[in-house]
Amino acid sequence: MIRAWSSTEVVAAERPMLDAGVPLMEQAAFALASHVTRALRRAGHRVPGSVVLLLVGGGNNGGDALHAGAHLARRGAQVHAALLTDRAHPEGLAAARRSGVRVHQVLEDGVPPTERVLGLARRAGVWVDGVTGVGAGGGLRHPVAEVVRSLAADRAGWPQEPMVVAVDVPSGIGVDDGTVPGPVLPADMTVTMGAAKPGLLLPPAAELAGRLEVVDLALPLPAGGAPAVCRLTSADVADLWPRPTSSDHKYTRGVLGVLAGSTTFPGAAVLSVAGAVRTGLGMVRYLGPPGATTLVHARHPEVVAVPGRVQAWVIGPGVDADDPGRAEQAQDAIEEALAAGVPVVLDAGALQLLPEDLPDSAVLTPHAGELATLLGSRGEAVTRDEVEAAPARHARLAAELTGAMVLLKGATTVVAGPTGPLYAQADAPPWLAAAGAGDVLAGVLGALLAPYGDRLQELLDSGEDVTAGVARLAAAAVVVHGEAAQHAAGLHGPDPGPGRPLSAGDVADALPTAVGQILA
Ligand SMILES: NC(=O)C1=CN([C@@H]2O[C@H](COP(=O)(O)OP(=O)(O)OC[C@H]3O[C@@H](n4cnc5c(N)ncnc54)[C@H](O)[C@@H]3O)[C@@H](O)[C@H]2O)[C@@H](O)CC1
Ligand SMILES: Nc1ncnc2c1ncn2[C@@H]1O[C@H](COP(=O)(O)OP(=O)(O)O)[C@@H](O)[C@H]1O
Ligand SMILES: [K+]
Repeated sequence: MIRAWSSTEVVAAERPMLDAGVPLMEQAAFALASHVTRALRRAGHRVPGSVVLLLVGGGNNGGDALHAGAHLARRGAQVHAALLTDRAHPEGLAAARRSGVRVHQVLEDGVPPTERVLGLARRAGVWVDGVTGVGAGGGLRHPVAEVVRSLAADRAGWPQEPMVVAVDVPSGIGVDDGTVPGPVLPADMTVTMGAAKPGLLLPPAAELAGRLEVVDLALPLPAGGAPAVCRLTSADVADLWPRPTSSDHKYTRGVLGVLAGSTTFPGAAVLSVAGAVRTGLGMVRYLGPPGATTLVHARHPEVVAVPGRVQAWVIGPGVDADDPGRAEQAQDAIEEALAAGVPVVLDAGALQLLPEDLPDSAVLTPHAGELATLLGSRGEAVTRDEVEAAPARHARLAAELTGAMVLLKGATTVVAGPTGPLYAQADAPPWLAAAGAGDVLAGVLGALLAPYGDRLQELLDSGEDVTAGVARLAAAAVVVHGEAAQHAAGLHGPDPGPGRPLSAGDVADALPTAVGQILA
């Protein structure tokens, strides 16, 4: 699991080490130089002869860059430092000068800093972004903002080179909330110090961080709290997967009720059932109109289309909330699920039929547009664009307002409960942005929750942290769904290339392969 800690936590954890004289900056800078060296080699280059430009701000982030530049210069690189400040880290600057780094005070020579930096930048194969790190907030200010904006525009014109390496974080991101309040130079790699920061995992900033390398500084985390954001790996998913044993039968493996599909959207029923069945569970009970039931049976004859006991519910994919009969049926099912205390996934149409208060064993699965509508219905008027600009904050707000777990879908999917760490998963290729993919995800999540359904009340009674468990299962469903999309898009195996188009059905069909590979 990748754990991200807030900047406050990281700084608090560093303090006792710095007081004890641990040379954290030297360690950080050495690791940074090593990561740049390795990245150059991966790209088929050598350090001797490479031209590196350090973009240096006035704090310790610039200090990291200057010390790393000194290492790279000693290893034979031609290193230039563009000082975007008149107060560059003194020891870092001295070390850089001693090692032959050529220092350019770009704010003071009469030429506009943007032109001066672009002139240096265009001769370099590596840009090291040491402008700001965890000490800055609120977006980059003038004149640094203009410099970074022009560098980003210049970089966009050259897809391969230069390689951009961010020190700790891409300068200018919202370090703790993942927002992008102003210009940011997108990185190919971020070398982060001590622990990941929330903005490196949360959208939209996470999409500017590139490959993430965490430098272990043996910080005493948690200094005062829990990680702010977590990201599950396949190994974490394997650990929590409900593997069947010889003593299991279909009822112990979990029975999932699926209330999905309508005359208008019968396909959603097939896709959500497919997501569940192909993830693996004891049984699916399907409730829907006759046409949709026929379609479901044609693809999944094992599905039982009569009501009965279930351990979890998926309600809403393809349900038309404006159809009074169907809306009433969905509302009854929601009430029944909540009264029985079983987990329930509320997707699509069901998001318009929510009761006032929900438990955190209910998982809402909106995309950004649906979340904006949901928040509007709870008195928080926001647009889809506003949700997309700050997904973590809005997912958390919706969890607080409803009491439920909120799984906000997107290129990076965020899971937020009313309390506890957020999860941010970026497992899926953009090919997954296809109609019906969300229906499949609802089924996957239902299948993962069903085996725990009967034990939920027991766990609650025993004081177990159910929120944490449900959040982790929701994140695990996103991992599996994303992995299945990777398989469906042909992105597994050596040298996978750009991938290929997929349909939601292809994603469901790839689920057994994805699960098998995760468990292997
Ligand atoms: N404390 C330590 O010894 C360590 C610090 N580390 C590095 O130090 C960084 C934190 O250093 P600092 O606390 O000095 O802070 P930063 O270097 O992150 O930021 C402070 C600098 O940015 C400028 N600044 C602040 N807000 C700005 C804005 N909106 N626009 C433009 N400039 C802005 C300030 O004037 C100041 O020059 C970490 O991100 C990490 O890279 C690492 O070396 C690990 C050890
Ligand atoms: N750019 C993207 N990259 C990767 N995954 C994406 C991207 N955009 C959307 N997704 C994923 O695709 C799925 C789309 O779901 P959703 O919007 O609910 O579609 P539908 O309602 O048609 O099923 C979600 O799992 C979402 O996380
Ligand atoms: K930086």
